[in-house]
Amino acid sequence: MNGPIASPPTPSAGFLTPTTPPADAVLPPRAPEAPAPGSPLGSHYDQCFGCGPQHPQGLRMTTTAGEGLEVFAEFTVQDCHQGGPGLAHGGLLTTAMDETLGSLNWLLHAPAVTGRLETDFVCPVPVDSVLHIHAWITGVHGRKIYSAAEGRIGGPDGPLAIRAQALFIQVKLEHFTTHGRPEDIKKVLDDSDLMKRARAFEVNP
Ligand SMILES: CCCCCCCC(=O)SCCNC(=O)CCNC(=O)[C@H](O)C(C)(C)COP(=O)(O)OP(=O)(O)OC[C@H]1O[C@@H](n2cnc3c(N)ncnc32)[C@H](O)[C@@H]1OP(=O)(O)O
Repeated sequence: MNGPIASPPTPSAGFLTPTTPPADAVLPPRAPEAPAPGSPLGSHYDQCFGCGPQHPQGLRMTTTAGEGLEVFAEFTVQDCHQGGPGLAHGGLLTTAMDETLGSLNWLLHAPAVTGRLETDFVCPVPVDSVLHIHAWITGVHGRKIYSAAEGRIGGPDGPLAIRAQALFIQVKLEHFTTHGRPEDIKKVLDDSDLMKRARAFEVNP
């Protein structure tokens, strides 16, 4: 007979996980180029499933810079986002959290990709709900950016539905040009507006 199975560590239970910043992580200042508090962040790529206005089935999320190292986003759950009848699919909720956590890149002015994302689903989210997501940086250690987020139903003080912790890793723009499908990379390179947006992020991590 098998023995008892230990519960997996979760952010909600306060366990240390790879998304917990180490003791010597820092909270850097906002980058001078970071969008002003209250300004909409716009889309980083018009075909992005999370924020792209041109993506036919995307989440079309809108995100706003907060005061410190934080952002606020909204995701309206639509019919096409169902998992159970009338309820949001958990994977799409995770995507919404990933997108919002990724938008913290704007505040540090450095491109970074998700290395690890941990999610707690606290309560079901009905279709037609607006999920209000608040994400913030919890620490930076070298190329590693630690962050956390909460999603609440109906308003910033609504019922807590989802919680996440993430580890993003700063990358050079070559990460995208080397690994992306060539025709999509070419489209970006050929579009001066998109290139301007990408260059705005260029750093040497
Ligand atoms: C505005 C933008 C919004 C964007 C929102 C959407 C964000 C996304 O969804 S991005 C897409 C999903 N993510 C990806 O495709 C990333 C795929 N993974 C990779 O490309 C690579 O594994 C990458 C870049 C994360 C790390 O590779 P690499 O640059 O070689 O770094 P590597 O040396 O392996 O790791 C760097 C450090 O991070 C740590 N690390 C990397 N991955 C993890 C992980 N999954 N868990 C824990 N630690 C990790 C390593 O242990 C290492 O730590 P240390 O410096 O202490 O030794």
